[in-house]
Amino acid sequence: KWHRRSRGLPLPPGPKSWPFVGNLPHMRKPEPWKSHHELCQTYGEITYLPLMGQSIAILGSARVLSELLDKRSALTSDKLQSVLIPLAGQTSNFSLQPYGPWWRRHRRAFWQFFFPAASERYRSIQRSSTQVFLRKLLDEPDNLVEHIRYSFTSAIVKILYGLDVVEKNDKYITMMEKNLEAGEAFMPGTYYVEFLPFLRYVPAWVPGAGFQNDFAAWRHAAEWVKNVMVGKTKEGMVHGRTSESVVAQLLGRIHEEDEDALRAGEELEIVKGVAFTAYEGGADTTYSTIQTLFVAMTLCPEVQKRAQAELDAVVGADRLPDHNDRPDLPYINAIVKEALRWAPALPFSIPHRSTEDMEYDGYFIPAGTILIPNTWACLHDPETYPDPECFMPERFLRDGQLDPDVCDPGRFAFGYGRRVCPGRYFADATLFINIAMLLHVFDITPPLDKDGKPIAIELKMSDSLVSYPKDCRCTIKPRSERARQLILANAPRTDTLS
Ligand code: HEM
Repeated sequence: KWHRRSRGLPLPPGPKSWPFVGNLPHMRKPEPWKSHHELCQTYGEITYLPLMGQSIAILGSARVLSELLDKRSALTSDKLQSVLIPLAGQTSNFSLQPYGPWWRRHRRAFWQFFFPAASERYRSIQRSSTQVFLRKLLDEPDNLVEHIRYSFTSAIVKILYGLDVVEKNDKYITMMEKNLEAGEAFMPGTYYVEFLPFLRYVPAWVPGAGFQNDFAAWRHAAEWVKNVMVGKTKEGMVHGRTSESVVAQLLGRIHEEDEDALRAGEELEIVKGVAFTAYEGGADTTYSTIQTLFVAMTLCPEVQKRAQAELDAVVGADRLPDHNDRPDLPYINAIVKEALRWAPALPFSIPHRSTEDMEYDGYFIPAGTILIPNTWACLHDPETYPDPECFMPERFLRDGQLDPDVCDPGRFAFGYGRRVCPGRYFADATLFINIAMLLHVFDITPPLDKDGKPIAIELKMSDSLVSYPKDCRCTIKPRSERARQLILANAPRTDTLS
């Protein structure tokens, strides 16, 4: 039967499996995208890595990614239905749903609010949440990571649910953060229950089954975020406070269009799923990319100086930059691209799954194979991006303008084929306004030790599915008294944020 399916073609090459654990050791290495890249250099751009009965292929070059995930996306847009999804409470997250009508209904609903022109509607919220971010950095520069989290969360919660997040210990933030932690479970190989699903029935008190407590807490947070937040939007709609939000508009359409109760029930689930996924899809990715920016600025003072010179010339000292300045700020645009490239937030994207047997380059790829795109490897390919380890926005410029001949990192960083990130236009605008405003008013330099000497920071990324810099300590100071005044004049006081 196998011979009939494969028509005698071999599986792609790959390392020998270990008895019982298969290729698990390859999955559990630090920064595994680097070791996967080495495997592809040894075995080829598509490397086969079966693991405990699951067929897995690493896609290690731009060519193979384009051939399999873009050109054949009708066959490669599915996602693995891992036991981790219900365990972690993530069934409503449509980025993990199987390719089919249910996923398509979510994606269509999402896209109506995030296609390029629709994304522009959120600029004023993006701007004001960034202004608050600047103010928080001015007041408490040591809490950088918390402020980044607050900045994105407050913007997206306002856009999605119409609700105001007042402070960092707000219940919305606490529950949403807990829910986001579930992402840790999805790095292939982190939890054995992923490959040995019967382990989900082992009670938490059994030694070694402590993972059950993690999953229970994540399920609780996910349910809260999914249901309570939509409930709050409904309450606000009565007084017209939340009516402009994505959720309110989607809820409005249910009543207008659906008299059939079953269909209306499904539509309500879709509204909840869309909002839930939009927050999850954007929160950690944006958080990671902004942290990367801070690391890059501490390491590359000359990049920061050049960016500030551009901002001074185009925007001037009397106002903050705006989205409308974008066409006149090529260097800032190049920094956005370089931040996405240098340390991609999703180095393995979100792996896809094939739904039919396929042949590629003389190899057989069985239906049901997990396709792991090595996004990091494509963004660090020296042929496309010379000196890939250097943070060098200049690589995207020619004669002072963006060079259309250099491959846009968004081509890889935002995923592939029919599952490509539908929030990418919104994300790009968020990154631009944050980066432009930050560099306009702050100097970002290395952190200092207790003797006042600079501490050398190295870029080391976490091994989670959404990866972020492990250390982004830095010193953040206003560039001048004028810059300090600009922050104060443009941000509401933190006690009047709502
Ligand atoms: C720097 C920021 C971001 C990066 C790097 C990023 C990257 C990605 C990637 C790699 C995927 C998986 C694509 C695939 O499966 O091939 C994805 C999916 C997704 N992203 Fe983003 N994203 C970002 C921001 C956002 C934002 C701000 C939103 C929401 C407003 C968002 C919403 C989504 C959604 C809904 C999906 C699921 C798409 C589907 O499965 O159909 N993302 N993103």
